[in-house]
Amino acid sequence: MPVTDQAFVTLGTNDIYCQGALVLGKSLRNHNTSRKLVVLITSQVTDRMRGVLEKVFDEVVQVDILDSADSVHLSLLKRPELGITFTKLQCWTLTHYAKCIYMDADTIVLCNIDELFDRDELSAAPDSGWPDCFNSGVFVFRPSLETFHNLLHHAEQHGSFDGGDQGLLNSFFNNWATADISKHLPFIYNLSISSIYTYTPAFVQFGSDAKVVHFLGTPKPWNCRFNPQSRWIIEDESLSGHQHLSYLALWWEIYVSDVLPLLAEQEESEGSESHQHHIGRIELLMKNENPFAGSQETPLNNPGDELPNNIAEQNILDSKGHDPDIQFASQINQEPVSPDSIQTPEQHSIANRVPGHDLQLLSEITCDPGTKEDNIQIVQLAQSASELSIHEAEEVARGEEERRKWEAGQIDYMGKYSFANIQKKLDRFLQ
Ligand SMILES: O=c1ccn([C@@H]2O[C@H](COP(=O)(O)OP(=O)(O)O[C@H]3O[C@H](CO)[C@@H](O)[C@H](O)[C@H]3O)[C@@H](O)[C@H]2O)c(=O)[nH]1
Ligand SMILES: [Mn+2]
Repeated sequence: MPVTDQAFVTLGTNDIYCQGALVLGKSLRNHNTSRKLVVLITSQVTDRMRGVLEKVFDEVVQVDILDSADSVHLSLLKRPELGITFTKLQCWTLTHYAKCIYMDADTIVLCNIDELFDRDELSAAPDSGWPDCFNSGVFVFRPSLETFHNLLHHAEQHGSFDGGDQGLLNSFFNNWATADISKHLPFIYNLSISSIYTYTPAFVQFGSDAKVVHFLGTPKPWNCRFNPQSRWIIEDESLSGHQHLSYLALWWEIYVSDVLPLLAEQEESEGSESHQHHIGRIELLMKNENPFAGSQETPLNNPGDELPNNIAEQNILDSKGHDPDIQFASQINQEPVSPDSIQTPEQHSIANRVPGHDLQLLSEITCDPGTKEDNIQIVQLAQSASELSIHEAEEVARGEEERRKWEAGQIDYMGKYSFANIQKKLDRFLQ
């Protein structure tokens, strides 16, 4: 039976974090939650992204960024870096719900966790860095304007010992560690991926019981590159030594199968006038090399072999669908372009081939969002790519400006296109 006075709540202050919120929302839906889903957003979130959020969440609630613009809480002015995560506190204003569970946009659920609604405020799991503190990425709370104002007052008086909401919430609910053991959520309700490598044996022993994965710290899943063919994360320096790649791959699986179709659908329903809006950017790279030969994609072996079976099985590598003849890179963005403009591999290789290498770096195809077929094509294209990555919308604008300059012969040979940078890029692709 649906429960209407309880909700899962998350926060996305911009389109990039909203992609995380969408994946979380879909993971909750996929595991048949009976509770409402709410996302808090700010005015920075584009209308187009709001449209997509509305397809997944029961409520999309716009809140203010708690920062210098908040005249009532001017003391926060001195700590502008607190603004964004303090925005989270506004979850206490959702007083039309009796009880809620807040979850960061960088979390996903692996199963139904509705039983958490049996707990009371403030229930949370220990932080892996300092277990006498709770992690504020997942917590049970009771919306109340009184609590909200007390929290703001506390922030004005004491600030936050870590500069974010977690420090503030821990000093506000300061008896969490000792008062009531039922408010200590088991760690499996907020498995921070860092604990996988700080205490691997415990992860091997208990990891298969995990219910919520939290991509705490960096990199976030949307900063990673994913190969939908191998269903695996493409590693770079920032990931070296990371042992949680199967969870990152799982995030991307949900993104490709459940979120990408919604993004494409939204483009279709809005038509081409709305192209000033961005939903981030989806960048697809296709290379004609074997996706595994010489790449840093690490199959599930050391220490992936140790990952819980339920996760490992979802990421068995195969090269199904890989076409060695395809050699072009593509990028889907907000530009309206007809399918006719999709360049053939030959055209691409002439325009973009790196001399001496059977590989080209990046070029662009865009799809006309006007018809259903084209949008199906966007999703199919993404699924058949060898690399997906998400970038900030500003980068698109910057990229367009760069392309204009490039075409006008004003090439930044001293900066971005310096020999050292090009070599770095080549090394990344060729190793
Ligand atoms: O630009 C931003 C930054 C954050 N968020 C939201 O705020 C959450 C917290 O930020 P996150 O980047 O996930 O922080 P963590 O890496 O998880 O770091 C820790 O420290 C943060 C600050 O105290 C706490 O908010 C987190 O819960 C805690 O896990 C995100 O998940 C989003 O929901 C945004 O919407 N936009
Ligand atoms: Mn987080």
